[in-house]
Amino acid sequence: ADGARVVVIGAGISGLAAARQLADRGFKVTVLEARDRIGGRLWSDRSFGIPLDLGASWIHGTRGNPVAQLSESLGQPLQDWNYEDRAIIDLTGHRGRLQERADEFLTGLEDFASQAGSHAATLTIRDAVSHIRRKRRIAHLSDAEIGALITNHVELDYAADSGELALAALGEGRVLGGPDAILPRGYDRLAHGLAGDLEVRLSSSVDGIYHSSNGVSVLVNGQTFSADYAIVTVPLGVLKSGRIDFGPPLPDAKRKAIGNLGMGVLNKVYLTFAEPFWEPDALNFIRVSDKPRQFAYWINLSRATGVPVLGALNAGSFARDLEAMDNAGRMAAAHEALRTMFGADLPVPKAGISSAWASDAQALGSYSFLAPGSTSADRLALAASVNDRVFFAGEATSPDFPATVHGALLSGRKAAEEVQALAS
Ligand SMILES: Cc1cc2nc3c(=O)[nH]c(=O)nc-3n(C[C@H](O)[C@H](O)[C@H](O)COP(=O)(O)OP(=O)(O)OC[C@H]3O[C@@H](n4cnc5c(N)ncnc54)[C@H](O)[C@@H]3O)c2cc1C
Repeated sequence: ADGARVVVIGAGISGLAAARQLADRGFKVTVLEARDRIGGRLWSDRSFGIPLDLGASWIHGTRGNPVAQLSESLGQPLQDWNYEDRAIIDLTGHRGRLQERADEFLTGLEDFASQAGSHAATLTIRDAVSHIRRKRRIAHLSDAEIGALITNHVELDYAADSGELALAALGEGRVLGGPDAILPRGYDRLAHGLAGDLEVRLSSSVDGIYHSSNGVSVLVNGQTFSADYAIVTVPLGVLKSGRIDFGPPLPDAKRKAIGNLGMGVLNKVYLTFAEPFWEPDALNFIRVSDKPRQFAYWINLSRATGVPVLGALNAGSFARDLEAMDNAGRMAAAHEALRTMFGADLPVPKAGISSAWASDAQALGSYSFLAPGSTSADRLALAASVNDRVFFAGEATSPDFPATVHGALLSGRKAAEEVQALAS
């Protein structure tokens, strides 16, 4: 590589994967990271003495998954996660029906999506649900049941309300086989393992990226940093905010893609207790209620951490509503939801923590989704390099595995390969 100099913007998994690969091949690599920590949307909080992941928790599909391979090479153990291992707590009086209905509902939705053809890009998932309800395909399901199915099978996956999601979001990307798994020692171990001895400058928020035929200048903390190539891995939310100045301005196709794609919100609230009051072996709890978006899905991390701890996942508009509260307010709301599930006389939690990804200035959301009018062509436009100087990576650039850790990791490696190809 003749010691070509590369600046990587962002020390999330995509930026670190790109930096690692280039450094290993003899490039001079500097990573500029705005936060005072690495990992980005891999963020394991240890304030209660156990790792609790406020960003990603799961490796989705461990078979052939580069994230599972990385975990293994770093000696990080995995724990399989079985979503079928669950208890459904139906507060609407139809105990046990939901399970049987899920397949019907999802098949109905998928059939409709495949018939919709090109309309799948402009219709929302909410439109599709009302359509199949009108056609009586799922007429026997109650509003609460449909709400629970949409939240648990769609909204929590894509981090957006069904009315924000293009129907095409359902079929986007590829799914890897094998069980899902969590990293009981914390997902951030992968970021630290990749970073190793890389030069990472923390608290270095990039304000401008300028390129010419000679190279790239990056404006950071009022100073200019020069390199031959830049790899930009900041989240889609940050690109949407326009906070980073690009000179020359980004090409139209890329600006359109940034506008078209949606940035979703998924937030977590964890509560720890002195003793478990739930079935200690059930991994997942589903709450079916007349407020289907609120606290519909809980995970039990007692087995993984050895501490009685439950976590709630909320997506879309309700995840945003929670961000308007402080941590104590979120804990109180979560505790109230648990009281509806496990009884009014629950012990108070010992402690709680929560995420607020939409208001996090270095993320401005959780992960990307296909909004009506966007297609995976937008992801390719986002991934495209500019004048062979400025390269792009990150989960939102991955048409195969958007919104995932492995998609981000692979996009970083791909950007590194593009730089290598030019410099060789
Ligand atoms: C709550 C939540 C749950 C999730 N669950 C899962 C899951 O279970 N499984 C899964 O596969 N995926 C999950 N994801 C998605 C996954 O976490 C992301 O796809 C992946 O971590 C993104 O990596 P990245 O490198 O693209 O971005 P990031 O990790 O966001 O890295 C980008 C980096 O850029 C930095 N940055 C931003 N602005 C600037 C600037 N101006 N200057 C310098 N640096 C800047 C940021 O601080 C950040 O460190 C989840 C995400 C969230 C938020």
